[in-house]
Amino acid sequence: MTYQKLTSPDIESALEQLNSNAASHWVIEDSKLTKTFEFRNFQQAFGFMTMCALYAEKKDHHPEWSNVYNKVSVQLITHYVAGLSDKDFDLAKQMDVFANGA
Ligand SMILES: C[C@H](O)[C@H](O)[C@H]1CNC2=NC(N)=NC(=O)C2=N1
Repeated sequence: MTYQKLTSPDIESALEQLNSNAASHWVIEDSKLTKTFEFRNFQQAFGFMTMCALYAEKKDHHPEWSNVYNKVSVQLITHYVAGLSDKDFDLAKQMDVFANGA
C-alpha cells in the first residue's frame, strides 16, 4: 500500500468499485472520501468506531470523523499527499465491512 496521490479518473473508478458493494454510499466532498454511517444506537456506533480505530492504527492511516449518538460521519484523506490514495479506499472498504457486521 503506497502513499501515491490518485488522479481524478483513478478516484472515479475506485469510487465506482467501492459503491458497487451493498448499501455503500461514499461520496467525494471537499476532495475527501466521505460517508455518514447510521446505527441502531450509540453502543453499535461506538463498537464500530472501536473496530475502525484498531484497524486504522494497524494500517497507520487515520480517519477524520465525528459521532453524535447513533451516527458516525467519516472523512478520509491522505494528508501526506494532500489528496486521496489507495489507503483511503482500503479504509473505506473495511469500514463498510465493520458497519455491516455491527
Ligand atoms: C507518520 C505517520 O505515518 C503519518 O503521519 C500517517 C499517519 N496517519 C495518516 N492518516 C491519514 N489519513 N493521512 C496521513 O497522511 C497519515 N499519515
